[in-house]
Amino acid sequence: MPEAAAQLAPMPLAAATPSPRIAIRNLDFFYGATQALKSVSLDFPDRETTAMIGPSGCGKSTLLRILNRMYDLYPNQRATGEVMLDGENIIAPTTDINRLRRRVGMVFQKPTPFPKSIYENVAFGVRLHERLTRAEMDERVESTLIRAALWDEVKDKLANSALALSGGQQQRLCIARTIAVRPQVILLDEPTSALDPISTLKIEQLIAELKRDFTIVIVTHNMQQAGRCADRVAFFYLGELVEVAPATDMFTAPRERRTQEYITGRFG
Ligand SMILES: Nc1ncnc2c1ncn2[C@@H]1O[C@H](COP(=O)(O)OP(=O)(O)OP(=O)(O)O)[C@@H](O)[C@H]1O
Repeated sequence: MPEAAAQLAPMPLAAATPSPRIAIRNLDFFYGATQALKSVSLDFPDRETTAMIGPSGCGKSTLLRILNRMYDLYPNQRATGEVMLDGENIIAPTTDINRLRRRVGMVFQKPTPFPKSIYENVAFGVRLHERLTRAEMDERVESTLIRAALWDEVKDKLANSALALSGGQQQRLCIARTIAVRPQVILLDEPTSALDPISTLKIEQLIAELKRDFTIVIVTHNMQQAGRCADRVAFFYLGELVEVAPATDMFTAPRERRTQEYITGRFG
C-alpha cells in the first residue's frame, strides 16, 4: 500500500478491550508534604469490576477518594496528573463536584444509612437531582430496591427506619441509595468487612450483577473476594501501582515478585 493510503487506512480495532470509563495518567497525591500516590497510571474499563489490593497504607483508599474528589473537603490534600472520566479531567479545579458525585457514587466500609425510612434512604439523593412525581418516585424506589436485591425483604416495611435493618441489609440499602441516582461508576471501599459470610456473599453476587450496567472499583483486603468479584486486579505497594492484570492471571501467575509475595501472604 502506498504510504499515504496506509496512513488513511483504519486502525485495527482492539475488539476484546473495552474502552476505559476512567483513564488515570501520572497521578500524584499529597497529604501535606507526604506523597501517598506516585505517578499512577491505570484504566477502569466500563462494565467491569476492578479490585485494588495491597498492604495497609499503600494508597488504595486514597485513590478511591480521588475518584469522587472526596479529598476536596481537606485543604492540605492535593492531586496532580490526569483522571479522565469520559474525556473530562475530574481533578481539574473547574469540575462541577455535585455533578461528579452523581456520576461517581461511593459505598463505605461500614453501612451508613440515613436515620430515615427505607423509602427515604433511596429517594433522598434522587430528589437532589431530579423532579419526579410521587408515582415516578415510587417506581424509582421499587426498581432500585429490586436491582439491589433487597425489595422482597423490605417491600412491606418501606416506612420503617433503615436503622432497624440487619447490617447486610443496610449495606444493600446503601448500594441502592448509590444506584438510585443512576451513576456511571460505583466505588466500594471494603464494603463487606463489617459483614457476616452470608451477607458478604449476597453483596458479592450483587456486585457481579451490577457490573452489567456500571463501572465498579472495589478496595478489598480479601484476596478471595478480589478473585470472586473482580475482572481485573490492581496491586499497589507504597503508593505505586506495581501491576494490573486479569484476576485469573494475577492470582495464578503474577508478573512481579512483590505481587507474588503479597498474594502468597509473605507480607501485608
Ligand atoms: N488524612 C491523612 N493525612 C496524612 N496522611 C494520610 C492520611 N490518610 C492517609 N494517609 C497516608 O497515606 C498513605 C496511604 O493511605 P491509604 O489510606 O490510602 O492506604 P490504604 O492502602 O487504603 O490502607 P488501608 O488498607 O489500611 O485502608 C499512608 O501512608 C497513610 O498513612
